[in-house]
Amino acid sequence: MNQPPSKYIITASEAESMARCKGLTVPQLLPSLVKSAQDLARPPISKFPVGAVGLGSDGRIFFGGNVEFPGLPLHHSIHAEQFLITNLAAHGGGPKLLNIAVSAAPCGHCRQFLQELRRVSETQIVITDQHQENPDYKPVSSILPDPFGPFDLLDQETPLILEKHNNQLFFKSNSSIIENGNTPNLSNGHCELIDENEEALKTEALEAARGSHAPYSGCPSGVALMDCEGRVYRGSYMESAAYNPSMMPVQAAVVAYMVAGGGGYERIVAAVLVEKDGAAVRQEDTARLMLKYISPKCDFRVFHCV
Ligand SMILES: O=c1ccn([C@H]2C[C@H](O)[C@@H](CO)O2)c(=O)[nH]1
Ligand SMILES: [Zn+2]
Repeated sequence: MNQPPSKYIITASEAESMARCKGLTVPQLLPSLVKSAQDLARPPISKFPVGAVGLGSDGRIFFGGNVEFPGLPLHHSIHAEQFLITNLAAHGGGPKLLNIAVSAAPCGHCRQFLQELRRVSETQIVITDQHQENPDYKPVSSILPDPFGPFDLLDQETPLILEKHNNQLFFKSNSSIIENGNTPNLSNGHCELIDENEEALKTEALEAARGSHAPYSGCPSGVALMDCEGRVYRGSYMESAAYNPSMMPVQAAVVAYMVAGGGGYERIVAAVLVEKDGAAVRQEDTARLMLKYISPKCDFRVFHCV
């Protein structure tokens, strides 16, 4: 893959050499990167930037920052820790999150969301907003004793976040149902751009739905966004055993957009959502609302799968 370097991911070799230069191990290096993660946050409502930095078992370092959306209810916000996990999951950072350094104590929702990672109790966490040569890591189990988690509801074999999901989903045979959500009112030939790329957007959104983590509701979904240059970004829905801390697919796609250096949201000109027809849990209305606020001219289409 020939992608430009992202501000949200550090390669394993770069992480190793950064640590070596400072005479540190990679876990010891993480606290010194928390400030850079905070700088990636977009918190226009709270003005309280939170940064999270995690080491995946493949040796890469992943960043997350909190993201807030003016005009929308607060539950649409993305927490730094959720951003980090979405980034790690989307980029195949390995089956395990080894270490995590955060600028502020993780809230209850984030402690709960972390439970979707297998054996996260062993992940080592430190709360710090500054450089610490000997960070005081402690296991996640120490900040969430007596957890409620996936295995209260699922069997041990069910794949969790960071594990391979391959939901068997296909478009409905009658060429899918198309709904034009937001009114497309695009200039500069964006309508043509969307029509030209509709198949690619549909394919990406279906792949995102196939990779989504929805074992509790059985209602997988995925979103693909396209920017005004025709670049596509995908996001998979990720559920939490406790339901409310779940990561909605538009939010996950916004994370992918930011990680890829996507710029202002108004550059997002088209979005496709794929989900099951008549599902018990549906993303369509909330996805439409979210997109209307972040990029009012974005064309939104829904395709149903089975
Ligand atoms: O665990 C937490 C707690 C809070 N925040 C963010 C959410 C909101 O944007 C801001 C104020 O709560 O901080 C996080 O990112 N992680
Ligand atoms: Zn949180």
